[in-house]
Amino acid sequence: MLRVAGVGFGYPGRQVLDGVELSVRAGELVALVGLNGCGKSTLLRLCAGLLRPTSGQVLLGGDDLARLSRRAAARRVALLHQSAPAVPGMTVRQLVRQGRYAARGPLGMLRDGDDAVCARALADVGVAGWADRPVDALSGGERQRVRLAMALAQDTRVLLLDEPTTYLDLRHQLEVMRTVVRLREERGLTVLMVLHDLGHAARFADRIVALRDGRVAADGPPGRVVTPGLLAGVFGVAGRVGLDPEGGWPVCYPDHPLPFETVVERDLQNENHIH
Ligand SMILES: Nc1ncnc2c1ncn2[C@@H]1O[C@H](COP(=O)(O)OP(=O)(O)OP(=O)(O)O)[C@@H](O)[C@H]1O
Repeated sequence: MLRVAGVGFGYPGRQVLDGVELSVRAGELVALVGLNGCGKSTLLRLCAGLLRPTSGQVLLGGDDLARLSRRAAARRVALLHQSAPAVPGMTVRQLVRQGRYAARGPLGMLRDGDDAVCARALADVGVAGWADRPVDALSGGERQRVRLAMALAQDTRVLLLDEPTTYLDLRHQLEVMRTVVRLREERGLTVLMVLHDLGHAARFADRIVALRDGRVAADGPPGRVVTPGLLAGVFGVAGRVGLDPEGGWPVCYPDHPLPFETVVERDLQNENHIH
């Protein structure tokens, strides 16, 4: 469904990604992890067609994203960005309606059914009664859920989520993760999500992809990828990994940061379970 083929990208004066290979199959939920600044958000923006790769291709259902207009891409893939400022005075309904822009008619008019899609998106994240609330009067966590509704209102088969649990309390983190899992199951969505919480990634994702030094350092099911080698080699942290006694997914017990030299010299290629 989504294929990142040998993608390279840099901002002026800073190369960020180099030969990234990654595939997400239809209906799969993949977590993208890695240190701050390693290029996760950049990769999501490339997958949404908001940035163009300097080398390689992003393919969506076999089509090169670079050949699609912004609007055509937005009908097929939705991106929940990291926090964006709210427009003063805008209501939740108005914000979520913005998710429908790609589906609008030639004059930018909402079409029949758009309001129903927006209402469903609000209900999906459990905030059906919030339509008339001003966005700038919401807390950070409330705003995050509304922005997830805006992405869902695009009604695409592919959903890219950049740290969707940021700002959320423990309960709402779980609710958002469970909502994503449910939508994937009910609607067959294909999901690529950046997560800082390795616990969520290990529990909810089918596959974890770890970025390091602009490349994919590990890619596989949580039980194979989440190892002390991943903690050390990708996150620069010494720690243990156990298994949840009931669910069977990996659970990390990070202990202390490692000296930087240990991390950069680590050869992930030769460590078990990491390629
Ligand atoms: N618009 C930009 N112009 C120049 N450099 C940028 C820009 N956006 C990001 N960068 C740089 O590119 C690198 C990758 O940024 P990116 O936001 O993709 O990282 P990330 O892995 O998502 O980080 P985080 O976990 O902190 O959100 C960083 O070094 C960042 O400073």
